Amino acid sequence: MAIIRVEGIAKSYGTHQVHKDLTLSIERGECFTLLGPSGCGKTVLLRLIAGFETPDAGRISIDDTVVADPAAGIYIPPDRRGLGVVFQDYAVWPHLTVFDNVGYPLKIAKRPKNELKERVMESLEMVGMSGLERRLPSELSGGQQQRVALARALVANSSLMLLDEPLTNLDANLREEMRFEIKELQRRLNITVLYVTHDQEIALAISDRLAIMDDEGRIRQTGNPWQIFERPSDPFVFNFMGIANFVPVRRAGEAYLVGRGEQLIPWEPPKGDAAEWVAGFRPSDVQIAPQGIGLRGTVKRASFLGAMMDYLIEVDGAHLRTSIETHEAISKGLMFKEGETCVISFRDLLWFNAQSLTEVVKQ
Ligand SMILES: Nc1ncnc2c1ncn2[C@@H]1O[C@H](COP(=O)(O)OP(=O)(O)OP(=O)(O)O)[C@@H](O)[C@H]1O
Repeated sequence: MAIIRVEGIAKSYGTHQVHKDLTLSIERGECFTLLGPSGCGKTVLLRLIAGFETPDAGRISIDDTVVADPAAGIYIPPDRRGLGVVFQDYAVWPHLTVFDNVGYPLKIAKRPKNELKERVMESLEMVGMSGLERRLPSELSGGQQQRVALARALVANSSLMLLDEPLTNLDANLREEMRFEIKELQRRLNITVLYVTHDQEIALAISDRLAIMDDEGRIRQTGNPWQIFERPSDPFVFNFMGIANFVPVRRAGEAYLVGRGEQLIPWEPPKGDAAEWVAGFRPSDVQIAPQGIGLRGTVKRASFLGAMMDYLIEVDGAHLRTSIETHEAISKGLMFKEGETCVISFRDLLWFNAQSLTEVVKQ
């Protein structure tokens, strides 16, 4: 059952239209991520749901209550939407202790002192910060400060949390640790989390479902991490989720030929009616060999990246990135030099229609 429903939302700033007819629903108890390039409108959407912005058109409901609907004159302010919110720039207050930081929303809501104390202590325990309540933020690490912000969002006992890039200011190790903690917390407390990020790895790691937004603020695909990564709906999603190769393929009678050349691609498109296709694959989907069956190519660039060898291979005018573990390359005699010829085959290949690629190539 949906806990958040966004229906046909539009939002502009001056002449800049950020959202146009955007529809989305988030199910109770899931961790849902909005993932998209910088500036695509993720934060604006979160702020619309939280109530810090009002839509120009459309309707937003939380828990079956309409919280924003300009046509019907409905707008419910943030503090009455029952949400916990952690924004990227929603820093902890430096002059307040951990206790006072976390208790602030309850103080504003004029909750009785004993209830406030009990709930602050509970929230601090949830994020593993018990015993540090008298400290000032300056006496905490970055990760601990982030946990204070999380505890402050949790203190309202909300079953719905909105998190906007809460890990951006942390170093790589801490970011990795915290993303598992957030996921763990979400499961343990059985809360719904709407998470906003432009980091693909975080999104894949924590989400039950995610929506991929493009630069125009449109949702390109919604699905679980496996569907988004393995079954992207279009080249934009495929490209956004990691390094992607795209190769033009054209039909010649019953056969399909690669690039501008005459080599046959040993895979068939799903439906045989179009004359032009684009085959998409990741560097790790390519197998490379000195000879054998497959497409013949030339190694244009060989880069040693530590754990991986990265090769750029030209096949009939198309340039393809491939990668192979350095250990495997050494043990199987697959250390190629620039200028050498090779043969490539595919572990996996996706087919896209030829027109859908132009917008990705443009970028
Ligand atoms: N208050 C505002 N006034 C004018 N323009 C705004 C305002 N808030 C956001 N925008 C514009 O709306 C667009 C979307 O911004 P938003 O912050 O939602 O992007 P984002 O996807 O969250 O990006 P990032 O990942 O970099 O945080 C941007 O072009 C931004 O400049």
